[in-house]
Amino acid sequence: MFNHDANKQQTSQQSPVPSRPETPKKLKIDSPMFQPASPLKSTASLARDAPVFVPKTQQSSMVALAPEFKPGQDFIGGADSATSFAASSVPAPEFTQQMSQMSMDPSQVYSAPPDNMNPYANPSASMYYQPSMQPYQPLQYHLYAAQPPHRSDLLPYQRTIHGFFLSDNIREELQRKSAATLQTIGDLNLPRSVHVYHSLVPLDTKREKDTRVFGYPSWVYKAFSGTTGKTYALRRIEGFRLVKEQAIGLIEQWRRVTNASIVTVHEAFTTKAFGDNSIVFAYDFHPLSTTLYDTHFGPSPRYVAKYEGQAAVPEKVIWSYITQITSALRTIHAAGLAARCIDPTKILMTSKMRIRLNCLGIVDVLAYDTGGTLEEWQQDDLLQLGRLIVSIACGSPLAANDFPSAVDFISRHYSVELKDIIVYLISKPSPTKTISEIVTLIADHTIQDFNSALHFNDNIEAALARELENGRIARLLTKLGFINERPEYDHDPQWSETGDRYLIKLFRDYVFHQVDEQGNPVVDMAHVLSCLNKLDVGSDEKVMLVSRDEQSCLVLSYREIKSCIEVAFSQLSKKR
Ligand SMILES: Nc1ncnc2c1ncn2[C@@H]1O[C@H](COP(=O)(O)OP(=O)(O)OP(=O)(O)O)[C@@H](O)[C@H]1O
Repeated sequence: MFNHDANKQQTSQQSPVPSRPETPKKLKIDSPMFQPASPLKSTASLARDAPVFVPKTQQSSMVALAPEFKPGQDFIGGADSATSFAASSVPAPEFTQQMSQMSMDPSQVYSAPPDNMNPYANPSASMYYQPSMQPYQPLQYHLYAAQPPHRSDLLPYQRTIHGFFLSDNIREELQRKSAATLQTIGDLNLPRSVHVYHSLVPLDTKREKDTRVFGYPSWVYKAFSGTTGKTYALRRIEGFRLVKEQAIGLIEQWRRVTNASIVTVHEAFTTKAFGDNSIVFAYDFHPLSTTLYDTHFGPSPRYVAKYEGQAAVPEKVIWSYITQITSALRTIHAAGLAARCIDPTKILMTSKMRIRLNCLGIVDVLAYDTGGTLEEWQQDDLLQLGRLIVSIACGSPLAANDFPSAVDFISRHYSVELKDIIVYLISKPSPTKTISEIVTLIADHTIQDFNSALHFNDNIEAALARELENGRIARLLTKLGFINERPEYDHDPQWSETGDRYLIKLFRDYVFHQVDEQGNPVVDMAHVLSCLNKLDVGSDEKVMLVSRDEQSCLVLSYREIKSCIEVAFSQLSKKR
């Protein structure tokens, strides 16, 4: 037992555990702040002279010396009297006692939400998504501090705090996307559910409906599926009466078409839920996407020409579009289908420079009986791709209607290769014109685009790796949270305050609760991360832990603290 019996002072030399100074000074409210004469020397000498603490789990002989370490009662550590910390008569915190009086049962403190609150556990739980009548509150993005300007005066081993975490831009984009995915509104004019979908949110804000593409007005809603719990984009074609059932069966074929540049369709069904005859197509939902039309021809286009008559869109962007659409068409044509819907309003822009063909399969169903052959439709896909590229390059959705002027503009502002591919796509269909030929013709640019995609992938992977590190730290903090200040374990209200757990508590104080000479809290993120990283690897570096009443201190290695945490955590996780 560690005993502070003053009579044992003289025998302290034989004892592996030195005792505290003979006449501890009382700490009064007006006592001057304790300032070690030479903090560096004292800390170093403490670490050097201190008998190494071995957790009781590691060395059974120590168990006899330190079976239970009680705060406010005992003293461990090698501080000599000159460097010992100010003794205090302030009683140990009464936290333990209060907690034991409350005799809290951990199961009462936290109870898991019932299964029916989890849409994935219980697919019919649409109550989880009850539309809120409150106005939508955007996230507080300004709470994420922006990246500071580049600091060239950093030494190679120094890092800013931003170096540890996902970049603010990616974080904000992901946050926005997740908020858009989970958004609900209480639109009373919409049905509560359509087929297995519920919590509909309209996505198209235009009032006037364009019937140019499908021949019918169409509406887009975001909705949750009660079956899978996932989010989908429902495209409703208003006023369409399905005559032949086989038509809707074509969607089965489209379901199997997967390509990174198309929006995958999942199912189609007819419904009267909107008060009319509608057919609805369920597609993958890509949050915060816009259309190619909005990006290039909308009220605030992304690319604006510097001077009148100049080309606005960089050629690299156009080649990237050609590459992505060609890739999509190659998959579609290989599956024995045709897109039949290459229109800037039906191409989604899901992130910067990432486009996907949208609404695939709809024309096949709506125009089931109207004639035409697969070859004709596939040739038309190539023609429409040519027209699309012309309109984007010339900056006008109608540019392809005056083809000679458009080609003249393109030859003056873009490369010969781009002009040639456009002329090839728009020229009269010939039996040899296939998507595979386009693939060969654009190979050089595809390689460049592929290289950019790989670079982007590398950046995303690097960003992910940073979060991976944070995940490691989060797991460590979770373990500490399970242990620290646990009100009771195995009928022992003192569990988290005694033995190894007391050391863990002191370590938590060391990491989070330090104060500087003026008594101000030290809120140094780098200190926290450095401590937790050393703890995670179990470094041999020593750390000095001081009890809250400043009467005792311990010198331990991170490896020993890690072992204490592992033992305490395994106690908690073992089944009784
Ligand atoms: N699969 C999807 N995932 C996410 N959002 C989508 C999806 N499909 C469409 N949208 C959103 O719906 C909006 C409207 O799409 P829509 O195809 O109706 O475009 P539009 O320009 O309104 O065309 P139209 O004039 O034919 O209605 C798009 O801007 C896009 O933001």
